[in-house]
Amino acid sequence: MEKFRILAINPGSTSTKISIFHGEEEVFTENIVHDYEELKKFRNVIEQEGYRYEAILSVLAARGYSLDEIDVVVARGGILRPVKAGTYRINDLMLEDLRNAVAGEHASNVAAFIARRIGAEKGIPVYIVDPVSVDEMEDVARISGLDGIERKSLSHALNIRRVIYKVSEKLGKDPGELNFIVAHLGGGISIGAIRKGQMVDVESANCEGPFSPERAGGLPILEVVDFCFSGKYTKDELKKKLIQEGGVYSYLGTKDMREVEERARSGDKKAALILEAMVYQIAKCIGQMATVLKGNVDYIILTGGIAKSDYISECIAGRVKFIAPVERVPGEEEMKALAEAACRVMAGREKVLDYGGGE
Ligand SMILES: Nc1ncnc2c1ncn2[C@@H]1O[C@H](COP(=O)(O)OP(=O)(O)OP(=O)(O)O)[C@@H](O)[C@H]1O
Ligand SMILES: CCCC(=O)O
Repeated sequence: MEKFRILAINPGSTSTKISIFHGEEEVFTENIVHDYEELKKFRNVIEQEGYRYEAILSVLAARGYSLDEIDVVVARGGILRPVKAGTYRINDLMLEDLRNAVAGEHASNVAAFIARRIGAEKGIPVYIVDPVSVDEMEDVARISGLDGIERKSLSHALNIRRVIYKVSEKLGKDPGELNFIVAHLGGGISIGAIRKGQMVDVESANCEGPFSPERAGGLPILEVVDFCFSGKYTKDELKKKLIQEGGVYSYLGTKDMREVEERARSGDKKAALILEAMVYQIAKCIGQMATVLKGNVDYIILTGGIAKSDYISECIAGRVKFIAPVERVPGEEEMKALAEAACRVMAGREKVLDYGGGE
């Protein structure tokens, strides 16, 4: 089987992760940490295309790689209009939607621009995979409780889908026959109910659900209204407060859960309470998702950076293991998920989808 050389690109708010894969074999991964002061000079994430592109070229050069050796570029998909899961060609409509942030701002919105630039320069195929806006929700899950506001499917879909396949493989089972609740526990948190391969409902701390290290999650709505009209904040400041400076950060001034755990262990009562509250809200949301699946849950999976913590994972498992066995996939496997999708597509094992502005 031909082994294609793959460049995978995954931008985060302050860094860009890149990997070179040779077929499904990882050659290297590097997390390029950007100078925050430099990033702040750009009005939005799309304007960072050139800056991040140059940073990628420098790292590749330092590693002895040139873009001439790459056969395919695959990037994390941003917040597009709702789409089904899969691998997409990067087309003009997609770039326009990302530029206009039609469905919201997210660091990964810039990925398609960088990939497309490299593709155009080198004449190689470029794709995005399982974007944040993968939407397989059932209609009943879309109703919010107020006409005019619809619940949205926004999640760490790339990693969630990858860990489902990984756990199913480990168990020697077909993911299409199992029901999962997956909690991606990172800087942001997404908790999804997956029925036989379809993510029928999901909550993300971007808009609702448990608070995360940096996001507020669901809040008492009338108090949010007062907050918005307090005159203290502009719209952008409010969004920043809820998405980048909310959650654990708003209480404790850190987004690092290792530090929070350490502080709690050393007797900091406030840190202990906030940590317990985050665990409580995560477990509560997992419980909600169990009702979505009518109790037919085969496995609960904890994944993301926070799932590296034995203590936090055990606290969550202690509250939810009565629902189903808890499996852990610490960290995230987004780069591997991107590379595997590129392999499937290049080998003709997966059909590439066209982004058409919604299903
Ligand atoms: N060993 C650990 N124990 C506890 N928390 C950890 C550990 N390692 C990382 N974390 C926490 O995980 C969080 C970051 O997770 P991760 O690296 O998955 O997030 P990210 O990539 O920045 O964001 P996202 O997952 O939302 O895309 C941080 O709060 C970090 O402190
Ligand atoms: C919007 C879901 C993904 C994230 O929180 O970053």
